[in-house]
Amino acid sequence: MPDSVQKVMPGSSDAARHRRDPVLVVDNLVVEHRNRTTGEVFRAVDRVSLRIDAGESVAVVGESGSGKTTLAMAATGLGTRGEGDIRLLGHSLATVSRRDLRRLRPEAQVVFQDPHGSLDPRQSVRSGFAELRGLQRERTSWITDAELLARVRLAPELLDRFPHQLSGGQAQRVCIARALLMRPRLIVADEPTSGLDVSVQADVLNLLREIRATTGAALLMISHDLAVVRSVCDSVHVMFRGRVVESGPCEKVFADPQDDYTRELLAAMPGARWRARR
Ligand SMILES: Nc1ncnc2c1ncn2[C@@H]1O[C@H](COP(=O)(O)OP(=O)(O)OP(=O)(O)O)[C@@H](O)[C@H]1O
Repeated sequence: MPDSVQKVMPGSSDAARHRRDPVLVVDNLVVEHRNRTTGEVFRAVDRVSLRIDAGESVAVVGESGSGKTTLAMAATGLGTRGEGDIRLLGHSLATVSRRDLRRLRPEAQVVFQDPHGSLDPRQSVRSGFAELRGLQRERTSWITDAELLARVRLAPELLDRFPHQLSGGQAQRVCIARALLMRPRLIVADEPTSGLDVSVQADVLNLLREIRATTGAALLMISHDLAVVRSVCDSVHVMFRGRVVESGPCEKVFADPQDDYTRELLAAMPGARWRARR
């Protein structure tokens, strides 16, 4: 196994050792889709570059349709790959061997917006974990099911529940636990709280923050909610029509936006209120 794909035990000193290694480097990525109505091809992601180091928390914000999810899926090798270079833990997704790709895949885990839609309705929490363990025996042997649930602040009794017996917040915690089981070096959270009651949104964000701190995993947060981004991320890329129009530390971009679109976004988004509170 290449050095860069070696294991990092959550909470271990390895987490600190890997800080500042690039986990994900996206260079000049272009992803095209075909418009379903007109049939025209358009650039959903247009020459986007970004880098996420170990332990870093980076946000991609923009209004609906700006290309955030397409970028995240391409960057983790799950969606249309497109053109340009994507390096996950130093391996170019364009040239990596199938064998190394199989080893790399678990290193990037995605948590989606709709937790119930992400879980198999016919599987209990326990059997869902068992299926993942069957796919990656060595990788997942570091923790028991009950300990895993404890990491996401869920009681062990929930192991025998089915998705429809879980609240939205509990289901999202199960999704996060499933990601955590793989000991990923990168967690992509695509609008992880958008589908949840306001009362549990903060808990889920706290959990993501905690996981990042204890495991050293990098976090790529996709969101349209600036308040969410502000509470979790160090830096932000603002996307507009497939392009990154502004990037920088959250504090700087939100307090002193340079791009007109960023300014509009700040004015239109509920999270913009935070500027007034400062
Ligand atoms: N598989 C696909 N085929 C065709 N068009 C697509 C496909 N996936 C996304 N699109 C289109 O590409 C554009 C970017 O979509 P994307 O989902 O990446 O944006 P987004 O910023 O994540 O938006 P949202 O927050 O609504 O998910 C949109 O116009 C969308 O309709």
